[in-house]
Amino acid sequence: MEDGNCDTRCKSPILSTDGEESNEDKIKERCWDQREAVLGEPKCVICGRYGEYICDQTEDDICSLECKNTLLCRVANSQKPVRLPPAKKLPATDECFYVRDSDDKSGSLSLPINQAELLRKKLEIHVKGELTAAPIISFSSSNLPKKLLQNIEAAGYEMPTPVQMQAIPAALTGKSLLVSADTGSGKTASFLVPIVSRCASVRLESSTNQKKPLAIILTPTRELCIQVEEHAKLLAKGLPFKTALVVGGDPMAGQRHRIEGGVELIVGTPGRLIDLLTKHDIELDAVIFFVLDEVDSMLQRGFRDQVMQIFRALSQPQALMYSATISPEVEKMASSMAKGIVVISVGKPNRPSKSVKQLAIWVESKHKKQKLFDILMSKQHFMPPVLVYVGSRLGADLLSNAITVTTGMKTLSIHGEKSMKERREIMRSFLVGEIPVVVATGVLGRGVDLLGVRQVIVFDMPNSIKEYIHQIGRASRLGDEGTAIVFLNEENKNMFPELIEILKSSGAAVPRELVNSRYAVGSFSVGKDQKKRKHGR
Ligand SMILES: Nc1ncnc2c1ncn2[C@@H]1O[C@H](COP(=O)(O)OP(=O)(O)OP(=O)(O)O)[C@@H](O)[C@H]1O
Repeated sequence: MEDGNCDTRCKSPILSTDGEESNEDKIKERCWDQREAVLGEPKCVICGRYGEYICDQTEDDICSLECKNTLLCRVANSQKPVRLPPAKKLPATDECFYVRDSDDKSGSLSLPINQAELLRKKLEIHVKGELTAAPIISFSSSNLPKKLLQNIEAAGYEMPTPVQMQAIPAALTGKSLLVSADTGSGKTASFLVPIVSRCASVRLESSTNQKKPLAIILTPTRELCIQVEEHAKLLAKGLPFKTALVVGGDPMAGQRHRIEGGVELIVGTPGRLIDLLTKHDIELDAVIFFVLDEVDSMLQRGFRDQVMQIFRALSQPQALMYSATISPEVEKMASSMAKGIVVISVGKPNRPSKSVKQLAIWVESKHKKQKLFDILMSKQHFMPPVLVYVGSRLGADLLSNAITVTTGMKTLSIHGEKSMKERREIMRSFLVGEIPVVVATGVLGRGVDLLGVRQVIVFDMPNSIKEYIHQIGRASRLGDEGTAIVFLNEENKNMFPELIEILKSSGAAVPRELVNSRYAVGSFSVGKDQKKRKHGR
């Protein structure tokens, strides 16, 4: 549906704010023309009456033109900064970026084999498995729909990032992929671009009116689902490509209604999608793409059974699996899910982004709060907006209150016990700069693109080094420099060997207490100091 129109999910085909569309007489003009919603029906996001229509620009449920206008005003006034980021310039440091394209028979442009190899080597792109697709050096070399190219340009993406260079053409060949690349390196668009391109083409070529979902993207958190869906909408603007967000906390009736009205993409968390599948008849037999974002987290115990249940309901879709951290075990599981999977990795796997400067500080537990207050009140060290990670929901609430009381700064907490509405509002005010500090649990640990955040404080070390890599990754997007301050003490002893390895390989200083700890021994990359200690025994 084009801009300015409002798509309806049931009866009235078009709703327009300017009233020029032919079916305008069927559309409720004013909010009070609309009836109240009965149980299970979608509700207008503005007034709560029956949400008979879907707003084409925000994809929200609305009851009338009046509420659409109110909604669009609100979006214009408040939500702009939460949308996709402005253009980010990629560092054009490599002469390979300027290698000229050459034509191939398919209409897309690809590099000759030797140049493709050279480019992969220079950008540290590693490919395992059978893959004919060479990396692309511009989005226009991939034979994408014109509208999609315009949307990519409008998002400010001048050239593909290394992971996009290889993953986009690879996904377009129909291969299943397991992809790993640094946090903040543009992985999301590297699966969304091929999905939007392919699904829009399928719809345009289809002769039926049936609009069963063509792609499913699963992520571990609601926040990440919301962002991925927003990103998809932006890339798909003006194309026959509708999305449905399927996450807990939002009413299920509206989500079901939306899917039944016809969508191309479902973005969701596994639990809610299973709820929908088991309670209602949602047909997934047309799904051609199955994406697991943050695949290592999605295939962990807790999620794995639900993910597999959904996967089994599909008929052998192309699987695209992504994360900044991938273990051999995940690789094995991924390979068993899809035949002929191609493994693409960019840079060194399971490493923190080089753009995040890590500052590890040894602080005893009882002094952690004071240390945090000192940092937040220091002109030199405090770089808002700041994200503080803690280990529990209660801890998040208590610490955010303590920060407000001690420093006078408005601080909020975000965790899984808060309602979707609250979480959305906190995210919005954090990203527009209304709140300088947010204290979060792991719900904000992975995948979320926190524009403007350049400082992360890991107050409580997470349970695994992988989660740590994801958490500190929030401090940098696409090569912008960020800082992660990490509090450590003997309570984190289980992670000392890995942590020393990570800090050393990133060029970060290792606190003396950590090096000298008896729990540091066993590090798989034993440093000189530790070797001496070992021999000295
Ligand atoms: N080609 C591009 N040019 C400029 N900006 C881009 C490009 N591709 C993506 N971006 C922007 O880079 C930022 C990081 O991208 P994204 O969130 O997809 O990273 P990611 O690799 O998924 O990170 P994480 O592992 O933390 O989830 C986003 O703000 C995105 O809009």
